[in-house]
This record gives sequence, C-alpha cells and structure tokens, in this order.
Amino acid sequence: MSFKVQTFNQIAERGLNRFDPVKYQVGSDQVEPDAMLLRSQNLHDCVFNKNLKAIARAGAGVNNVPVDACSKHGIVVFNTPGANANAVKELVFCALLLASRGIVDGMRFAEGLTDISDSSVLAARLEKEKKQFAGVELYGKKLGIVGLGAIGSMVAEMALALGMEVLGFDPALSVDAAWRLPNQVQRMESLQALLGQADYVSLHVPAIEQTKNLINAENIGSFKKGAVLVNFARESIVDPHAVLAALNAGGLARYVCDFPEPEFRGRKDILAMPHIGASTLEAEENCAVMAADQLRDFLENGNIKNSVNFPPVAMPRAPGTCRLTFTNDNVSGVLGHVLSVLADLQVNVVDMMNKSRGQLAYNIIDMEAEPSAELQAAVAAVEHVIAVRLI
Ligand SMILES: NC(=O)C1=CN([C@@H]2O[C@H](COP(=O)(O)OP(=O)(O)OC[C@H]3O[C@@H](n4cnc5c(N)ncnc54)[C@H](O)[C@@H]3O)[C@@H](O)[C@H]2O)C=CC1
Ligand SMILES: O=C(O)CCC(=O)C(=O)O
Repeated sequence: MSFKVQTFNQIAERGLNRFDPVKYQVGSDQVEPDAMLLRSQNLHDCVFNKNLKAIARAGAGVNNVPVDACSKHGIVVFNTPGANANAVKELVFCALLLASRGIVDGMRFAEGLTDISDSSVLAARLEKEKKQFAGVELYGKKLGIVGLGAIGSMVAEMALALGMEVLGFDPALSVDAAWRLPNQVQRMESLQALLGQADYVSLHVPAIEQTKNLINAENIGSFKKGAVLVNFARESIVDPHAVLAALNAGGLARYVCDFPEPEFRGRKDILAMPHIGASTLEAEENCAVMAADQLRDFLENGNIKNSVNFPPVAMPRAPGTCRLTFTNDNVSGVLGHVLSVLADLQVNVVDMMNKSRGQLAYNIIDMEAEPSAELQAAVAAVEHVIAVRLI
C-alpha cells in the first residue's frame, strides 16, 4: 500500500518526517494525491482529483477549505485542535501590552534620535520626552473574550493570572471546553453585554457564516469608550470600516490584529501583524505532527480523529483481516444493504463500526478473507454510498 500526499505552504519538517518514505510520496509536486496537507492555502477554487480521500489543515481554522464540497465527495477534512493555541495566547498577551503601553511609539522615537551621538544628551532627551509614552496597566482591567475554545480558554487563564477580570461569551461552548474554562470567568449572556463592560475585547471565534462581521457598524458603538479590540481570529470577523470609524470618532482606542488592510497603514492606533499568531517553531511542529499522524491513521487504517466533517471513528484491526471502509448519505438502510452485498459475495464480517455526523455516515468493516475483485465496485454501486476503500 502506498500513498501520495501533496503539501502546500511551509509544513514543519518534524511533521513531514512522520511519513515513512517506503509507504509515502510527499511533496508540493505530487499529482493526483490521496491526501493534501496544508496551512492557510486557499482551496476554494481547487478542482479535486477523484483519488483525493482527505485534507489535513495543520492549524485550527478551516475557512480556507471548501468543507461542504468535500463532504459531498466523501473527502475527510481534518484540523489540529489546540495545537497552536499557546502560540496565539502568547501573542494576544503581547497585543494587550502593545495596546496599553507606549512600546512601539517609544521605541520608534528612541530609534529616530539619530542626530544625538552623546549618550548623556540622549538619556536627558529620553527622560524629558518619555511621558508621551506612558500607558496603563492590565491589572484590574476587564478583558472580554468572545469564543472560549482552545485559544479563548488559554487567554482567559493568562488574563486571570495577570490580575484581570475576565468576561466570556460563547453561545456554542462545548462540554469539553466548558470543563477547561477557569471558573472565575464571568459568563455574559450576549455579545452586547460583553462589549458594554470590557476594557479589552479579544476575538477567538471561527470564520463561519454566523461570525462574518461579528463586530460591525451596528454594535461598534456598544464598546466602552477607549476600549481596545484584539483580533487574532480572522479578518472576516471584523468590519474594518466600522473599526476605522470608531477609532476616528474616539470610541475605540486601538485595534490590534493579525490581518493588515491597506487602510490601516500609517495609523498609530492600529497594530497589524502579518498573520503570525501561529508562527512559532513549537506551534508549527505541533500542528504538522498532529496533522500528519491523523492522515496516516486514516490512510492506513481508516480511523478518523479531529475531523471537522466526519464523526470520530477508531477500530483496532482484527489480525489477519481485510478492512473495508465506506461513506454514505446518512439515510436508513444503507449499512444493511452493504452487508447483504457482502453476504451475497460470501464475505464473513469479523468486526464493524458505524458512526454518523450530520448528513454523513462512515463505516469500518473488517472481513475475514481477502475479498474478490468485484466487492469494492459492488459496494460503491449501493444507493447513497459516496466513497469506498479497501485497506
Ligand atoms: N492568527 C492565527 O494564526 C490563528 C488564528 N486562529 C483562529 O482562531 C479561531 C479559534 O481557534 P480555537 O480557539 O483553536 O478554536 P476552537 O474551535 O477551539 O474555539 C472556537 C470557539 O468559538 C466559539 N464560537 C463559535 N461561534 C461563536 C459565536 N458566534 N460567538 C461566540 N463564540 C463562538 C465555539 O463555540 C468555540 O468554543 C480559529 O477558528 C482560527 O480562525 C487559530 C489559530 C491561529
Ligand atoms: O498556519 C498558520 O500560520 C495560520 C494558523 C491559523 O490561522 C489557524 O490555525 O487557524
């Protein structure tokens, strides 16, 4: 059994090394791949080959992947939950400080005093001017966190440790995420309520239809006067024109984000970084290793972990068996129909698992003997079956 994995973007070597070169051909030049491994590459206009079985996003956000189209073709989409959360949390800490203290302007000022060559003259000048760069402390201030998943919960912990009060809003909070959350986080019933109380607002929601322009011209007026908005989630979550208007009117004090826009250039009240929230050695390695391991287990065993469109499924392989996996529309009768096809072909089933998620169902069946050549085609011909593999 051998597989081709096409890579996009800079994938950490430690992740690429997880693929055994005897079984895998891996690289950006692979054609008709079994799987794709990527970071922020936009796949929305990509025409998928018929052989493509899986896409792994080495990261959290999957807005660059056409997940619905993948589901229709039975392509499993993976991400790596939490693998880069610490990197983002640390940059949010930096963003809060950059927004609160005269760090950037003060450093630029000091660097710009190139006409002064005497250090005592320089020290006297800096001492005289430094009041322009005074700021405020984070201690005792209120941080509102929108989205309390992997990153939001880490940001909450960090802010509490800094002595901040933490308000949280997440109407879709999972049970696992709720368990992770420090109990000092004050639950807000609405975004509006959070915006009205927070000195700093940090966004940690996915870029989906429901979060498009979550911060917009209608609600930007609800921020406390002089509040700071921090966006290390995605550009689509914040309407930049609403932010510019609020900054110009003095409602918002600063916007710190990972998503520069042409209109942001030259403004002292906007600090925009080039999407580097997850750009640390550690996060890049964590994401690449997790994505590669998930792909391998799926390609070699049909197991699914951390998919955004398929259910989690893992079944130990019964020794000496051959494995059939298939994806079908989540309607009744399909599994029974497939089992009757197997019975007609005199195939003995040793173990099986069937799980569903939304419109899709996924099945693993271990069979006693190597099946005849016609089995895969016979299963693929069953109504509502979308994709079939023999592993
Ligand atoms: N700047 C960067 O380099 C990075 C950016 N990100 C972005 O951050 C986002 C969040 O990442 P994680 O925390 O790892 O994801 P996560 O899936 O663990 O958490 C997202 C949370 O947002 C909540 N949520 C969804 N819709 C909401 C809404 N309308 N209002 C409030 N909460 C809502 C969910 O219930 C969930 O708890 C990613 O989807 C990605 O877009 C993630 C990693 C790196
Ligand atoms: O791979 C990257 O650098 C971006 C990470 C990111 O935005 C994400 O994980 O959602």
